[in-house]
Amino acid sequence: PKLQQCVWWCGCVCVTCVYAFVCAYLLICTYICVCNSRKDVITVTPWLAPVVWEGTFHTTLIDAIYKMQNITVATTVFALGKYVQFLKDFLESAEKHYMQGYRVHYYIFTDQPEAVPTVTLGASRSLTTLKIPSSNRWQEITLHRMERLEKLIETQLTNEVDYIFSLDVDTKFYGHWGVETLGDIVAVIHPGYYSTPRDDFPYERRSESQAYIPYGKGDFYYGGAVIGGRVEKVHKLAKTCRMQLDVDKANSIEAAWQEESHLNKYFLYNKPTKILSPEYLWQDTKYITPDIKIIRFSQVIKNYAKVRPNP
Ligand SMILES: CC(=O)N[C@H]1[C@@H](OP(=O)(O)OP(=O)(O)OC[C@H]2O[C@@H](n3ccc(=O)[nH]c3=O)[C@H](O)[C@@H]2O)O[C@H](CO)[C@H](O)[C@@H]1O
Ligand SMILES: [Mn+2]
Repeated sequence: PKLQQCVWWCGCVCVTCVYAFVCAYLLICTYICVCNSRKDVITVTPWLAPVVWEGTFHTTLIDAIYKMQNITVATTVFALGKYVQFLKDFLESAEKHYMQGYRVHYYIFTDQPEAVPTVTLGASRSLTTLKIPSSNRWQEITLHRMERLEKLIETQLTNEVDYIFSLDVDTKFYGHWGVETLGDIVAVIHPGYYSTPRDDFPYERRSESQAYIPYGKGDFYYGGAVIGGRVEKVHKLAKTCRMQLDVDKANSIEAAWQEESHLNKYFLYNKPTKILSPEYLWQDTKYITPDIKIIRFSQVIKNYAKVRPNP
């Protein structure tokens, strides 16, 4: 009874105390810090960009911020040649997990509009199919994504949408992907290299290429399968990479990992303002390490020889 009385009196003192709001504020701060604690992974870069991991953000709180802004998120995917087979799973899983509750406009670039599956879309979600020619080299297909992205933003998206994501189609969503991913210019850490020493990153190492990154330089190895951000920032990225790709083409050099190499070069000098952890780009074939608490988006298993037009 003595202890109960003591707690009761302390409670009364706290409620009436002039410092009660200070205590409450400190309690909330402690709560937020505990919620945000991930000591096992990097959660902020040296240039102060957050790295988004499970356990570092509060979904309800972030939703409350973005819901007031009435945003539209354009989402582009390329499905050329045999890659049209990936569209169904991509779209169906996106409708379950991707930007739920927000206005999303998918733009599907394909050479076979008739092969785009009919997927029931949620409220405020729409899809536009854009017919483009395919190529008999897969490298050409990935290389041209920057140019298409640049032109799409110029002709249709400026003043129409707020954010854009360009995503690989040979993928599936397995978990929540929401507005915590939004930022000015957003990159994803490639799942194959998140614990690789910098000098082993597969950057382009030939100085003749515009994508050249010397040894000793670089922050992360970013995946080409996810590029995002505000439309005007993504436009600048796509345009710059397209121009660099043009220079390489004129010099008959193709970077080690095509547009992904140019993307990594761009991000070296134009740092991403938000970085997504490999939870946002995993590979179905990959062994899951203890720091990966959830897989949100992942590359599906594919037989390269069967789906690509050339080896
Ligand atoms: C995980 C990751 O970051 N993946 C990147 C990686 O290999 P990937 O093996 O992921 O490349 P990929 O074969 O998936 O090609 C990238 C994308 O191009 C499209 N596509 C490709 C071939 C084709 O015949 N039809 C077609 O539509 C499709 O949208 C596909 O998702 O390196 C590529 C370099 O060029 C891209 O940067 C990919 O984004
Ligand atoms: Mn892919």
